[in-house]
Amino acid sequence: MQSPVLVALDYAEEAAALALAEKLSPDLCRLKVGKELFTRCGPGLVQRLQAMGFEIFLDLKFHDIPTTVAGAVRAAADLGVWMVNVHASGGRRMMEAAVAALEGYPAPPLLIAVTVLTSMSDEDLAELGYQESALQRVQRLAALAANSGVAGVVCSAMEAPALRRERGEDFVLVTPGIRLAGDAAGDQRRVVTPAAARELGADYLVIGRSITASSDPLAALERVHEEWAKGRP
Ligand SMILES: O=C(O)c1cc(=O)[nH]c(=O)n1[C@@H]1O[C@H](COP(=O)(O)O)[C@@H](O)[C@H]1O
Repeated sequence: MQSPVLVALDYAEEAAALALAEKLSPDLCRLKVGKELFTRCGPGLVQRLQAMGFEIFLDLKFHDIPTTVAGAVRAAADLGVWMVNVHASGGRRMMEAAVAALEGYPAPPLLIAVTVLTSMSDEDLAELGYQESALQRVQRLAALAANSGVAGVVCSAMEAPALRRERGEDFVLVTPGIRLAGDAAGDQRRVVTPAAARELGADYLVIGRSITASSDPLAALERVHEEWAKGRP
């Protein structure tokens, strides 16, 4: 496996995203381009980051009718991204359409389904009318994703042990809500350190502000790697 660290480029301007990328290295991380940056800068920025040697996680969390999501996933594959995601709550037919859309690509992106956002707590879910805890809902959505042919899920590392047990070693677990010790959680609710995430069974860490808000992003990235190494089971 190449670097397990996926750095979230949550910026409003291309220049800021490129400046951060210049400070990092494709040997140490992959880059995540999400809704804000992609809406502002589009595929051109993804291509510029790829030209710098970075593999890209296109985090647009597609959630729509099956035909629309299939087309969006194909567009991501045509852009040559390494990972793309959809919302598991779009349901089985939507996820199956996304899987089918990638058939025939020689090197398709890893297709991942978002379960319960790491910014959500059990109380937030109750307010939406769900009777389940975050863990139970993640387990339900991960099972549906796996049965729909999706390679893995986005979840909090808190749910990783249960998913590893239930879904096996090959099911990919991508875990945001990661903070270096001492950093503010901000809007995140289910938060874990890099070492704990690895111990709990994560395959990939998504980490934004602990690196991007640091005065020395490369040093912060190196600290994430040191912590990840400590968490080796
Ligand atoms: O799909 C994601 O990447 C994602 C899913 C999720 O449940 N929670 C979550 O925080 N993310 C993303 O992960 C990143 C976390 O950023 P920080 O909270 O700054 O580390 C953001 O870019 C989010 O969009």
